[in-house]
Amino acid sequence: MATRLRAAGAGRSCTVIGGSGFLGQHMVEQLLAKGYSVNVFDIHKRFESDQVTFFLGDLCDKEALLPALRGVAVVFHCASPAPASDNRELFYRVNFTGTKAVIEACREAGVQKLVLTSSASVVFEGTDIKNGSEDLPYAQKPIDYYTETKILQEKEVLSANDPDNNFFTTAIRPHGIFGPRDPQLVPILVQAARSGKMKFIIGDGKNLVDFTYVENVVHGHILAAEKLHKGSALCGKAFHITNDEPIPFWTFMSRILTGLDYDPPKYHIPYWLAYYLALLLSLLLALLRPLVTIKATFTPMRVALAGTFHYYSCERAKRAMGYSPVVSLDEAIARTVQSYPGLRRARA
Ligand SMILES: NC(=O)C1=CN([C@@H]2O[C@H](COP(=O)(O)OP(=O)(O)OC[C@H]3O[C@@H](n4cnc5c(N)ncnc54)[C@H](OP(=O)(O)O)[C@@H]3O)[C@@H](O)[C@H]2O)C=CC1
Ligand SMILES: CC(C)=CCC[C@@H](C)[C@H]1CC[C@H]2C3=C(CC[C@]12C)[C@@]1(C)CCC(=O)C[C@@H]1CC3
Repeated sequence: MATRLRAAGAGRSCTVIGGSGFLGQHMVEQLLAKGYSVNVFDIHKRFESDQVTFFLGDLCDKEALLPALRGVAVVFHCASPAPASDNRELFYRVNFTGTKAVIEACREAGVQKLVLTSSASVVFEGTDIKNGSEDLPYAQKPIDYYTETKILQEKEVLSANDPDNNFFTTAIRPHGIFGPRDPQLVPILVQAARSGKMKFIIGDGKNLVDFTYVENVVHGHILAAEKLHKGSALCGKAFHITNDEPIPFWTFMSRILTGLDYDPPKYHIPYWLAYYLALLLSLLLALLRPLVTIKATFTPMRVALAGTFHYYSCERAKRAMGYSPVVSLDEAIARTVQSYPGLRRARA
Protein backbone atom coordinates (compact mmCIF):
# COMPACT_ATOMS: atom_id res chain seq x y z
CA MET A 1 0.00 0.00 0.00
CA ALA A 2 2.85 2.40 0.84
CA THR A 3 4.06 2.12 -2.77
CA ARG A 4 0.63 3.07 -4.09
CA LEU A 5 0.46 6.01 -1.71
CA ARG A 6 3.82 7.27 -2.87
CA ALA A 7 2.85 6.75 -6.51
CA ALA A 8 -0.25 8.88 -6.11
CA GLY A 9 1.55 11.60 -4.19
CA ALA A 10 0.83 12.13 -0.51
CA GLY A 11 -1.84 14.76 -1.18
CA ARG A 12 -3.86 12.40 -3.37
CA SER A 13 -4.08 9.48 -1.01
CA CYS A 14 -7.43 8.88 0.65
CA THR A 15 -9.65 6.49 2.52
CA VAL A 16 -13.39 6.17 1.84
CA ILE A 17 -15.19 5.01 4.99
CA GLY A 18 -18.40 3.40 3.70
CA GLY A 19 -16.76 2.82 0.32
CA SER A 20 -18.78 -0.34 -0.36
CA GLY A 21 -22.05 1.62 -0.31
CA PHE A 22 -24.01 3.33 -3.07
CA LEU A 23 -22.34 6.75 -2.78
CA GLY A 24 -19.09 5.19 -1.61
CA GLN A 25 -18.61 3.05 -4.72
CA HIS A 26 -19.20 6.03 -7.01
CA MET A 27 -16.77 8.02 -4.85
CA VAL A 28 -14.10 5.32 -5.22
CA GLU A 29 -14.57 5.15 -9.00
CA GLN A 30 -14.20 8.89 -9.49
CA LEU A 31 -11.26 9.18 -7.10
CA LEU A 32 -9.41 6.43 -8.97
CA ALA A 33 -10.22 8.14 -12.26
CA LYS A 34 -8.65 11.34 -10.87
CA GLY A 35 -5.45 9.52 -9.92
CA TYR A 36 -6.05 9.19 -6.20
CA SER A 37 -4.69 6.25 -4.27
CA VAL A 38 -7.77 4.81 -2.56
CA ASN A 39 -8.35 2.72 0.54
CA VAL A 40 -11.83 1.52 1.42
CA PHE A 41 -12.91 0.92 5.00
CA ASP A 42 -16.31 -0.72 5.32
CA ILE A 43 -18.10 -3.34 7.34
CA HIS A 44 -18.67 -5.25 4.10
CA LYS A 45 -16.67 -5.76 0.91
CA ARG A 46 -19.18 -5.42 -1.91
CA PHE A 47 -16.93 -5.14 -4.96
CA GLU A 48 -13.57 -6.33 -6.22
CA SER A 49 -10.84 -3.98 -7.41
CA ASP A 50 -7.09 -4.48 -7.62
CA GLN A 51 -6.73 -0.68 -7.52
CA VAL A 52 -8.20 -0.43 -4.04
CA THR A 53 -6.90 -1.61 -0.66
CA PHE A 54 -9.81 -2.90 1.39
CA PHE A 55 -9.97 -2.76 5.16
CA LEU A 56 -12.94 -4.56 6.64
CA GLY A 57 -14.23 -3.54 10.04
CA ASP A 58 -16.65 -1.57 12.16
CA LEU A 59 -15.98 2.18 12.11
CA CYS A 60 -16.92 2.27 15.80
CA ASP A 61 -13.66 0.42 16.50
CA LYS A 62 -10.84 2.96 16.40
CA GLU A 63 -8.13 0.28 16.40
CA ALA A 64 -9.73 -1.29 13.30
CA LEU A 65 -9.77 2.11 11.58
CA LEU A 66 -6.13 3.07 12.17
CA PRO A 67 -4.45 0.79 9.59
CA ALA A 68 -6.81 2.17 6.92
CA LEU A 69 -5.98 5.79 7.75
CA ARG A 70 -2.21 5.70 8.20
CA GLY A 71 -0.38 7.66 5.52
CA VAL A 72 -3.48 9.11 3.85
CA ALA A 73 -4.15 12.82 3.46
CA VAL A 74 -7.95 12.77 3.12
CA VAL A 75 -10.71 10.73 4.70
CA PHE A 76 -14.20 10.70 3.16
CA HIS A 77 -16.68 9.50 5.77
CA CYS A 78 -19.83 8.41 3.97
CA ALA A 79 -20.86 5.44 6.09
CA SER A 80 -24.22 5.31 7.82
CA PRO A 81 -26.81 2.68 8.62
CA ALA A 82 -29.61 2.72 6.02
CA PRO A 83 -32.26 5.34 6.91
CA ALA A 84 -34.96 2.66 6.55
CA SER A 85 -33.39 0.57 9.35
CA ASP A 86 -35.08 2.85 11.92
CA ASN A 87 -32.87 1.31 14.61
CA ARG A 88 -32.22 4.03 17.22
CA GLU A 89 -29.38 2.19 18.96
CA LEU A 90 -27.64 1.40 15.68
CA PHE A 91 -27.94 4.99 14.47
CA TYR A 92 -26.50 6.36 17.72
CA ARG A 93 -23.73 3.80 17.80
CA VAL A 94 -22.59 4.34 14.21
CA ASN A 95 -23.48 7.93 13.40
CA PHE A 96 -22.65 9.50 16.76
CA THR A 97 -20.27 7.30 18.77
CA GLY A 98 -18.75 5.87 15.61
CA THR A 99 -18.06 9.27 14.13
CA LYS A 100 -16.19 10.27 17.29
CA ALA A 101 -14.04 7.17 16.77
CA VAL A 102 -13.41 8.25 13.17
CA ILE A 103 -12.29 11.70 14.33
CA GLU A 104 -9.99 10.23 17.00
CA ALA A 105 -8.50 7.77 14.51
CA CYS A 106 -7.93 10.54 11.95
CA ARG A 107 -6.12 12.66 14.56
CA GLU A 108 -4.02 9.72 15.75
CA ALA A 109 -3.11 8.65 12.21
CA GLY A 110 -2.14 12.18 11.19
CA VAL A 111 -4.91 12.59 8.61
CA GLN A 112 -5.16 16.25 7.59
CA LYS A 113 -8.62 16.43 5.98
CA LEU A 114 -11.95 14.87 6.97
CA VAL A 115 -14.87 15.30 4.56
CA LEU A 116 -18.17 14.12 6.05
CA THR A 117 -21.21 13.15 4.03
CA SER A 118 -23.93 14.79 6.06
CA SER A 119 -27.46 15.43 4.77
CA ALA A 120 -29.61 18.42 3.91
CA SER A 121 -32.22 16.71 6.06
CA VAL A 122 -30.43 17.90 9.21
CA VAL A 123 -32.56 21.10 9.01
CA PHE A 124 -35.79 19.40 7.89
CA GLU A 125 -38.65 19.14 10.41
CA GLY A 126 -41.41 18.12 8.02
CA THR A 127 -42.38 21.67 7.04
CA ASP A 128 -41.62 23.59 3.84
CA ILE A 129 -38.04 24.68 3.13
CA LYS A 130 -37.70 26.79 -0.04
CA ASN A 131 -34.18 27.50 -1.22
CA GLY A 132 -32.92 26.88 2.30
CA SER A 133 -29.41 28.09 3.14
CA GLU A 134 -26.88 26.42 5.43
CA ASP A 135 -27.67 29.10 8.02
CA LEU A 136 -30.98 27.40 8.85
CA PRO A 137 -30.89 25.94 12.37
CA TYR A 138 -30.64 22.21 12.96
CA ALA A 139 -34.02 20.54 13.27
CA GLN A 140 -35.20 20.94 16.87
CA LYS A 141 -37.64 18.05 16.39
CA PRO A 142 -36.05 15.62 13.87
CA ILE A 143 -38.68 13.36 12.34
CA ASP A 144 -36.63 10.20 12.73
CA TYR A 145 -33.59 8.72 14.48
CA TYR A 146 -31.57 8.82 11.28
CA THR A 147 -31.92 12.60 11.04
CA GLU A 148 -31.38 13.01 14.79
CA THR A 149 -28.04 11.24 14.59
CA LYS A 150 -26.95 12.92 11.35
CA ILE A 151 -27.28 16.22 13.22
CA LEU A 152 -25.08 14.93 16.06
CA GLN A 153 -22.62 13.56 13.52
CA GLU A 154 -22.29 16.82 11.63
CA LYS A 155 -21.85 18.83 14.83
CA GLU A 156 -19.04 16.49 15.97
CA VAL A 157 -17.16 16.72 12.67
CA LEU A 158 -17.47 20.49 12.21
CA SER A 159 -16.44 21.20 15.80
CA ALA A 160 -13.41 18.94 15.37
CA ASN A 161 -11.91 21.38 12.86
CA ASP A 162 -8.51 22.28 14.36
CA PRO A 163 -6.36 24.35 11.98
CA ASP A 164 -3.69 24.99 14.62
CA ASN A 165 -3.00 21.26 14.58
CA ASN A 166 -3.39 20.88 10.82
CA PHE A 167 -6.72 19.05 11.02
CA PHE A 168 -9.40 20.43 8.70
CA THR A 169 -13.00 19.25 8.53
CA THR A 170 -16.01 20.04 6.37
CA ALA A 171 -19.46 18.52 5.77
CA ILE A 172 -21.27 18.00 2.49
CA ARG A 173 -25.07 18.01 2.66
CA PRO A 174 -26.55 16.24 -0.37
CA HIS A 175 -30.30 15.75 -0.74
CA GLY A 176 -32.19 12.88 -2.33
CA ILE A 177 -29.23 11.13 -3.95
CA PHE A 178 -30.17 8.95 -6.90
CA GLY A 179 -28.40 7.11 -9.69
CA PRO A 180 -27.18 3.67 -10.79
CA ARG A 181 -26.90 1.15 -7.94
CA ASP A 182 -28.98 3.29 -5.57
CA PRO A 183 -30.48 0.84 -3.05
CA GLN A 184 -33.09 3.05 -1.45
CA LEU A 185 -34.87 5.32 -3.88
CA VAL A 186 -35.61 3.65 -7.22
CA PRO A 187 -35.88 0.06 -5.87
CA ILE A 188 -38.31 1.15 -3.11
CA LEU A 189 -40.30 3.26 -5.59
CA VAL A 190 -40.59 0.34 -8.01
CA GLN A 191 -41.51 -2.05 -5.19
CA ALA A 192 -44.30 0.34 -4.15
CA ALA A 193 -45.50 0.57 -7.76
CA ARG A 194 -45.44 -3.21 -8.18
CA SER A 195 -47.54 -3.60 -5.04
CA GLY A 196 -50.09 -1.06 -6.26
CA LYS A 197 -49.13 1.61 -3.71
CA MET A 198 -48.21 4.26 -6.24
CA LYS A 199 -51.68 5.35 -7.36
CA PHE A 200 -51.88 8.47 -5.18
CA ILE A 201 -50.09 11.80 -5.29
CA ILE A 202 -49.65 13.05 -1.71
CA GLY A 203 -50.80 16.67 -1.63
CA ASP A 204 -51.32 18.89 -4.70
CA GLY A 205 -48.15 17.62 -6.41
CA LYS A 206 -46.61 21.10 -6.71
CA ASN A 207 -44.01 20.74 -3.92
CA LEU A 208 -40.53 21.37 -5.30
CA VAL A 209 -37.69 19.22 -3.95
CA ASP A 210 -34.03 18.58 -4.70
CA PHE A 211 -32.90 15.25 -6.13
CA THR A 212 -29.14 15.01 -6.60
CA TYR A 213 -27.45 12.75 -9.10
CA VAL A 214 -24.77 10.66 -7.41
CA GLU A 215 -21.95 11.84 -9.71
CA ASN A 216 -22.70 15.44 -8.73
CA VAL A 217 -22.51 14.47 -5.07
CA VAL A 218 -19.13 12.84 -5.63
CA HIS A 219 -17.94 15.88 -7.58
CA GLY A 220 -18.88 18.11 -4.63
CA HIS A 221 -17.00 15.89 -2.18
CA ILE A 222 -13.81 15.83 -4.24
CA LEU A 223 -13.95 19.59 -4.81
CA ALA A 224 -14.34 20.05 -1.05
CA ALA A 225 -11.32 17.84 -0.34
CA GLU A 226 -9.23 19.78 -2.83
CA LYS A 227 -10.30 23.21 -1.51
CA LEU A 228 -10.09 22.28 2.18
CA HIS A 229 -6.90 23.74 3.68
CA LYS A 230 -5.75 26.16 6.38
CA GLY A 231 -7.70 29.42 6.14
CA SER A 232 -10.15 28.17 3.50
CA ALA A 233 -13.85 29.06 3.76
CA LEU A 234 -14.65 25.35 4.01
CA CYS A 235 -13.04 24.80 7.43
CA GLY A 236 -15.64 23.73 9.97
CA LYS A 237 -18.53 24.53 7.62
CA ALA A 238 -21.33 22.61 5.91
CA PHE A 239 -22.26 22.90 2.23
CA HIS A 240 -25.37 21.91 0.33
CA ILE A 241 -24.62 19.95 -2.83
CA THR A 242 -27.66 19.49 -5.08
CA ASN A 243 -28.48 19.33 -8.78
CA ASP A 244 -29.54 22.98 -8.48
CA GLU A 245 -32.72 22.06 -10.38
CA PRO A 246 -35.59 21.66 -7.89
CA ILE A 247 -38.42 19.60 -9.39
CA PRO A 248 -41.94 18.73 -8.15
CA PHE A 249 -41.51 15.56 -6.09
CA TRP A 250 -44.26 13.70 -7.94
CA THR A 251 -42.99 14.82 -11.34
CA PHE A 252 -39.64 13.22 -10.52
CA MET A 253 -41.31 10.05 -9.25
CA SER A 254 -43.53 9.89 -12.35
CA ARG A 255 -40.56 10.32 -14.69
CA ILE A 256 -38.72 7.43 -13.04
CA LEU A 257 -41.85 5.27 -13.03
CA THR A 258 -42.83 5.95 -16.65
CA GLY A 259 -39.19 5.52 -17.65
CA LEU A 260 -39.46 1.98 -16.29
CA ASP A 261 -42.89 1.43 -17.92
CA TYR A 262 -44.97 1.79 -14.74
CA ASP A 263 -48.10 3.93 -14.58
CA PRO A 264 -47.55 7.24 -12.76
CA PRO A 265 -49.76 8.13 -9.76
CA LYS A 266 -52.83 10.12 -10.84
CA TYR A 267 -55.22 10.50 -7.89
CA HIS A 268 -54.64 13.01 -5.06
CA ILE A 269 -54.80 12.40 -1.30
CA PRO A 270 -54.64 15.39 1.08
CA TYR A 271 -51.22 15.73 2.68
CA TRP A 272 -52.57 15.94 6.25
CA LEU A 273 -54.59 12.72 5.72
CA ALA A 274 -51.57 10.83 4.33
CA TYR A 275 -49.34 12.10 7.14
CA TYR A 276 -51.67 11.12 9.98
CA LEU A 277 -52.40 7.74 8.42
CA ALA A 278 -48.62 7.14 8.22
CA LEU A 279 -48.22 8.29 11.83
CA LEU A 280 -51.01 5.96 12.97
CA LEU A 281 -49.46 3.07 11.05
CA SER A 282 -46.02 3.76 12.53
CA LEU A 283 -47.45 3.71 16.06
CA LEU A 284 -49.31 0.46 15.34
CA LEU A 285 -46.18 -1.19 13.93
CA ALA A 286 -44.20 -0.02 16.96
CA LEU A 287 -46.72 -1.75 19.23
CA LEU A 288 -46.54 -4.93 17.15
CA ARG A 289 -42.70 -4.88 16.94
CA PRO A 290 -42.19 -7.35 19.84
CA LEU A 291 -44.35 -9.81 17.91
CA VAL A 292 -43.61 -9.04 14.27
CA THR A 293 -41.44 -6.65 12.27
CA ILE A 294 -43.23 -5.02 9.35
CA LYS A 295 -41.55 -2.33 7.22
CA ALA A 296 -43.93 0.46 6.25
CA THR A 297 -43.59 1.91 2.75
CA PHE A 298 -45.16 5.21 3.77
CA THR A 299 -43.38 6.30 6.94
CA PRO A 300 -44.10 9.78 8.39
CA MET A 301 -40.68 10.91 7.13
CA ARG A 302 -41.32 9.69 3.62
CA VAL A 303 -44.79 11.25 3.54
CA ALA A 304 -43.33 14.53 4.79
CA LEU A 305 -40.67 14.38 2.07
CA ALA A 306 -43.32 13.54 -0.52
CA GLY A 307 -45.73 16.29 0.47
CA THR A 308 -43.66 19.36 1.38
CA PHE A 309 -41.25 21.74 -0.31
CA HIS A 310 -37.61 20.95 0.53
CA TYR A 311 -34.99 22.38 -1.78
CA TYR A 312 -31.75 24.06 -0.85
CA SER A 313 -29.44 26.77 -2.09
CA CYS A 314 -25.94 25.62 -3.07
CA GLU A 315 -24.70 29.18 -3.56
CA ARG A 316 -22.24 28.73 -0.69
CA ALA A 317 -20.67 25.71 -2.45
CA LYS A 318 -20.54 27.64 -5.73
CA ARG A 319 -18.69 30.51 -4.06
CA ALA A 320 -16.36 28.55 -1.79
CA MET A 321 -15.39 25.66 -4.07
CA GLY A 322 -16.61 26.60 -7.54
CA TYR A 323 -19.23 23.84 -7.48
CA SER A 324 -21.67 23.34 -10.30
CA PRO A 325 -23.45 20.11 -11.21
CA VAL A 326 -21.63 18.05 -13.83
CA VAL A 327 -24.71 16.04 -14.88
CA SER A 328 -28.06 17.72 -15.57
CA LEU A 329 -31.27 16.37 -14.05
CA ASP A 330 -32.66 15.27 -17.43
CA GLU A 331 -29.46 13.37 -18.26
CA ALA A 332 -29.33 11.96 -14.73
CA ILE A 333 -32.88 10.59 -14.91
CA ALA A 334 -32.17 9.06 -18.33
CA ARG A 335 -28.98 7.37 -17.08
CA THR A 336 -30.69 6.13 -13.91
CA VAL A 337 -33.66 4.59 -15.72
CA GLN A 338 -31.27 3.01 -18.23
CA SER A 339 -29.23 1.46 -15.39
CA TYR A 340 -32.14 -0.60 -13.97
CA PRO A 341 -33.17 -3.07 -16.74
CA GLY A 342 -34.08 -5.57 -14.02
CA LEU A 343 -36.61 -3.19 -12.47
CA ARG A 344 -38.43 -2.43 -15.73
CA ARG A 345 -42.07 -3.55 -15.77
CA ALA A 346 -42.48 -6.84 -17.59
CA ARG A 347 -44.93 -6.40 -20.45
CA ALA A 348 -47.46 -9.23 -20.77
N1 LIG B 1 -29.06 8.21 -0.13
C1 LIG B 1 -29.41 9.47 0.03
O1 LIG B 1 -30.40 9.95 -0.55
C2 LIG B 1 -28.62 10.35 0.95
C3 LIG B 1 -27.56 9.83 1.70
N2 LIG B 1 -26.84 10.68 2.50
C4 LIG B 1 -25.67 10.17 3.24
O2 LIG B 1 -24.77 9.64 2.27
C5 LIG B 1 -23.99 8.60 2.87
C6 LIG B 1 -23.99 7.38 1.97
O3 LIG B 1 -25.31 6.99 1.79
P1 LIG B 1 -25.63 5.71 0.88
O4 LIG B 1 -24.51 5.47 -0.05
O5 LIG B 1 -26.99 5.92 0.34
O6 LIG B 1 -25.68 4.55 1.98
P2 LIG B 1 -25.28 3.01 1.85
O7 LIG B 1 -26.02 2.30 2.93
O8 LIG B 1 -25.44 2.56 0.44
O9 LIG B 1 -23.70 3.01 2.18
C7 LIG B 1 -23.24 3.14 3.49
C8 LIG B 1 -22.09 2.17 3.67
O10 LIG B 1 -21.57 2.30 5.01
C9 LIG B 1 -21.49 0.99 5.57
N3 LIG B 1 -21.56 0.98 7.04
C10 LIG B 1 -22.67 1.08 7.80
N4 LIG B 1 -22.34 0.98 9.10
C11 LIG B 1 -20.99 0.78 9.16
C12 LIG B 1 -20.06 0.58 10.23
N5 LIG B 1 -20.45 0.54 11.50
N6 LIG B 1 -18.76 0.42 9.91
C13 LIG B 1 -18.34 0.44 8.62
N7 LIG B 1 -19.17 0.62 7.56
C14 LIG B 1 -20.49 0.79 7.83
C15 LIG B 1 -22.69 0.27 4.97
O11 LIG B 1 -22.62 -1.13 5.16
P3 LIG B 1 -24.04 -1.90 5.30
O12 LIG B 1 -24.68 -1.82 3.93
O13 LIG B 1 -23.69 -3.27 5.71
O14 LIG B 1 -24.84 -1.15 6.34
C16 LIG B 1 -22.56 0.72 3.51
O15 LIG B 1 -21.63 -0.06 2.82
C17 LIG B 1 -24.60 8.35 4.24
O16 LIG B 1 -23.80 8.99 5.22
C18 LIG B 1 -25.97 9.04 4.18
O17 LIG B 1 -26.36 9.50 5.46
C19 LIG B 1 -27.13 12.02 2.59
C20 LIG B 1 -28.16 12.56 1.88
C21 LIG B 1 -29.01 11.77 1.03
C1 LIG C 1 -43.40 8.16 -0.91
C2 LIG C 1 -42.52 7.07 -1.45
C3 LIG C 1 -42.75 5.69 -0.92
C4 LIG C 1 -41.60 7.34 -2.37
C5 LIG C 1 -40.59 6.32 -2.86
C6 LIG C 1 -39.23 6.98 -2.87
C7 LIG C 1 -38.66 7.17 -1.45
C8 LIG C 1 -38.19 5.83 -0.91
C9 LIG C 1 -37.52 8.19 -1.54
C10 LIG C 1 -38.05 9.57 -1.98
C11 LIG C 1 -37.19 10.64 -1.28
C12 LIG C 1 -36.02 9.82 -0.74
C13 LIG C 1 -35.13 10.42 0.31
C14 LIG C 1 -34.44 9.58 1.16
C15 LIG C 1 -34.66 8.08 1.19
C16 LIG C 1 -35.56 7.56 0.05
C17 LIG C 1 -36.69 8.52 -0.27
C18 LIG C 1 -37.59 8.71 0.94
C19 LIG C 1 -33.54 10.12 2.24
C20 LIG C 1 -34.33 10.09 3.54
C21 LIG C 1 -32.24 9.27 2.39
C22 LIG C 1 -31.29 9.80 3.44
C23 LIG C 1 -31.17 11.27 3.51
O1 LIG C 1 -30.19 11.77 4.05
C24 LIG C 1 -32.26 12.16 3.03
C25 LIG C 1 -33.05 11.57 1.88
C26 LIG C 1 -34.24 12.46 1.52
C27 LIG C 1 -34.95 11.90 0.27
